[in-house]
Amino acid sequence: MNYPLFMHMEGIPCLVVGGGRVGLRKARGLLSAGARVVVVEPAPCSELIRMARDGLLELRSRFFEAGDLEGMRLVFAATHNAAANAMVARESRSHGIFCNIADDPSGSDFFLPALVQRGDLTLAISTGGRSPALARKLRMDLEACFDEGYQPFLEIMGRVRQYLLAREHNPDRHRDIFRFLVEGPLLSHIRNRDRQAMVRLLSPFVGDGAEELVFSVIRDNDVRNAPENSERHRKEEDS
Ligand SMILES: C[C@@]1(CC(=O)O)c2cc3[nH]c(cc4nc(cc5[nH]c(cc(n2)[C@H]1CCC(=O)O)[C@@](C)(CC(=O)O)[C@@H]5CCC(=O)O)C(CC(=O)O)=C4CCC(=O)O)c(CCC(=O)O)c3CC(=O)O
Ligand SMILES: NC(=O)C1=CN([C@@H]2O[C@H](COP(=O)(O)OP(=O)(O)OC[C@H]3O[C@@H](n4cnc5c(N)ncnc54)[C@H](O)[C@@H]3O)[C@@H](O)[C@H]2O)C=CC1
Repeated sequence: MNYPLFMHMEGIPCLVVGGGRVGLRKARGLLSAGARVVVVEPAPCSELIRMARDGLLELRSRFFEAGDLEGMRLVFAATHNAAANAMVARESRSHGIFCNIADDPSGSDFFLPALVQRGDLTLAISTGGRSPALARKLRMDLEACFDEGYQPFLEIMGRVRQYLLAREHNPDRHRDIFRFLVEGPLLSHIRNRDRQAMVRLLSPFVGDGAEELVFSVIRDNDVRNAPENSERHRKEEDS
């Protein structure tokens, strides 16, 4: 059995060898997690060149060399050449660096799940490498069930929890409150954008703080979802 984990990647140096369709997808995922990304690609596409020019990643426009591994913590061998991928993996391992091999699930040290991301809520789907197409399909199904409302929902739950834990240590009472709130109508109030109903629901637990809490979470969420700030949609991959 594989061991699933969520890793902090902020500032962690990662190497992607091969910047084709797959390498670019891996690089984008790493960037979303804040990693420091280096891509080695002898014939970079215009998107990669633009990302390098914008300072999002470092691009080495040539074939892989063993020296590229220096300082790296994770490596992605994503060329279309099985022998080159195997060589990158071998070199990585000899330096004690974990390597993902695009065309060799069983030879990889780790592989990636399909992801649904709603703020701090992450749903990760793995088929153990058996069927990435099924992982992608399940990801799309889950995206439809777990709509954008889950982001403010989780933010509110997190803030209520922080508030209550700062005030008293009472695990039994807290458990009842949190279960009531996750099973109750909070999510549907969020979906209906009914701020007054949210405030009424939360007031018994956070008192006068409810109004400020609800309004600030909804406002931050609106700013985040404004067209100029919203994340690039995964159109190309979903088409
Ligand atoms: C083992 C793994 C290693 C790794 O890359 O980490 C791996 C390996 C391989 N993928 C292949 C093919 C495809 N991969 C996708 C898509 C994704 N692949 C991802 C992960 C993984 N892919 C890991 C296992 C994950 C698991 O547990 O299932 C996702 C989830 C995450 C991501 O990459 O970020 C992302 C979905 C993102 C999303 O949409 O949400 C599609 C879908 C499509 O493009 O339509 C296809 C075509 C359809 C098909 O083949 O099913 C091939 C064959 C290549 C060939 O045929 O030559 C291999 C190699 C092999 O199996 O030998
Ligand atoms: N893991 C996954 O999610 C998936 C894996 N694959 C597999 O991944 C591999 C790559 O697929 P694509 O990105 O679609 O191929 P692609 O042909 O678009 O990209 C491969 C890139 O690697 C570069 N390259 C070749 N040799 C290199 C070297 N020695 N050093 C650095 N760069 C080098 C090429 O210039 C090319 O741009 C294939 O083996 C494919 O079967 C395919 C689909 C999904």
